[in-house]
Amino acid sequence: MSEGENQGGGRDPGGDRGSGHGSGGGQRGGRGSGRPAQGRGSRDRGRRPDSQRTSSRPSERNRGTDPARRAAYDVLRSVAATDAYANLVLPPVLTERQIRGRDAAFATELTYGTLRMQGRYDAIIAHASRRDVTSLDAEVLDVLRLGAHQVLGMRVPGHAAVSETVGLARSTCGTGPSQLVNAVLRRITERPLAEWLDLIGADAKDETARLAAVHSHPAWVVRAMRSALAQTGPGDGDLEALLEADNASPAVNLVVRPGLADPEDVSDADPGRWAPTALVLRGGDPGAFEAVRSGRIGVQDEGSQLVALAAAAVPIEGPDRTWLDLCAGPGGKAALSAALLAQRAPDGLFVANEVAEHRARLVEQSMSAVRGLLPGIEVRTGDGREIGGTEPGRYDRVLVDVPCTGLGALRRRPESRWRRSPSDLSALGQLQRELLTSALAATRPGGVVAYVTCSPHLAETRLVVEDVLKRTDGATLLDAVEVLAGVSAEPLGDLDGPYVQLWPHRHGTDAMFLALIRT
Ligand SMILES: C[S@@+](CC[C@H](N)C(=O)[O-])C[C@H]1O[C@@H](n2cnc3c(N)ncnc32)[C@H](O)[C@@H]1O
Repeated sequence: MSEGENQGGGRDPGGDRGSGHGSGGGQRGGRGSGRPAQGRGSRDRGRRPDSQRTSSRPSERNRGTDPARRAAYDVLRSVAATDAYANLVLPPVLTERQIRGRDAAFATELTYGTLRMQGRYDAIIAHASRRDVTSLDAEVLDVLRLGAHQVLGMRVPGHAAVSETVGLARSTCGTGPSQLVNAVLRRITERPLAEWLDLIGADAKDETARLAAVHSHPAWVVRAMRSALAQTGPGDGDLEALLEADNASPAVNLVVRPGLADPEDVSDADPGRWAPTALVLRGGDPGAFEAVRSGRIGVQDEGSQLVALAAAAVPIEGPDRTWLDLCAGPGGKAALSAALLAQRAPDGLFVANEVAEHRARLVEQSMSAVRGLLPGIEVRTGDGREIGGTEPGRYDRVLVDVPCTGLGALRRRPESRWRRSPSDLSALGQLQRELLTSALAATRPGGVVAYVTCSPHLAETRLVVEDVLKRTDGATLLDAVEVLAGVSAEPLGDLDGPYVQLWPHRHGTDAMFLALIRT
């Protein structure tokens, strides 16, 4: 998972839209007709989903659709249909349709908030419509989710949210579905969020299902988070706080790449709490700063900075000038690590390897400013699993930041939690083991490997490390907590080694995992 790609682009500006988006232009299909969809809803039950779409004249369909809501709807459809990332699809849609300022902020919050909270809204929609959401046409369900988020997650007045969303339903799905939308949304406006959460909590069959519905996470993710928290000193008592933290938009963190910039190069930012390289932007667009545009300062989660700093800080005997980043794309940690190597050995070699060509190009871009400090940077495209065999014992330090489910960075990609499934874990687990094995083989005796994931799932963290270490002679686990204490500006507290596991709700970082291994 790349914080470089996710941060900033995935931020929710939030905002009280009041009636700015709630008045005028809405379809009035529901007005004066009581709860027209109730009758229709019962007739719809048992129909095939596509029967929910009814035809109406195009002129009638497009009348009065609010552009910001329409943009959010189109992005949701695109995300569902093409597996696209919302933070990549939305900006061009806003630009093409000339949606700017408060309207763009509204569309952004509506899109990201709806995607992130769709599990909660589906449970509410199911209760309010008295039907399983899987029986709804996907387009109708997306419109209902958008309406639910306006009513329960933004401060759009109920009448405006209903009328505008019914207008959207009419223009995208047709008249019949718009009546269903009208009825369901009216029911949703009848209760405040807290009451809905009690109701969906009471509907849940067990505590995991309750947490999943109330905090909008897949149940298997709730279970995985509970197991991972249980392995930490404070235990899993703060599971709900973690799930809530996943639902908040993270502040934009910046990394001041050592030797390339100073914190003063960015106004409007505060120092990070832990990493001496970190800044927290108070607001605005990081791209507004020349130092960010030129790559002297990067956008990077503070947790990612901490693990890269710790990987560089482990004392090693003998030469310390040949470093490898085995899975470098898009290059955030590689750029920080290479800047650190430049300070230690300006004639050193930093190899940044990445399997995907397009991501290797991103690595090249991330590293461009660092090249001035460290001429010996080599960006390669290749399978990291082969490097242990082709270059055994060549490197003093190896960072292996493995591909993972990204469950530690759910704050950044609103749709990602719904994309993953437990079945991803076995394929990833195999790849993670092979990459770590290769990293260990590529490291010289006495060197160090840093195994990193942005997932706290035990199957991607300690189980991988313990499994590989069992099969590797001469490799020893180091106390990563102790090493981290030496680089963090403040004690991180409640971490018990040998592994480092950071958490959004405890540390305000992504849930990065770090194991340090001496070869
Ligand atoms: C978690 S990301 C790395 C993030 C990166 N360290 C950073 O801080 O920007 C994992 C990367 O591993 C790459 N990858 C996946 N399989 C790989 C393989 N077999 N060899 C090398 N890289 C691989 C993915 O394309 C992805 O870019």
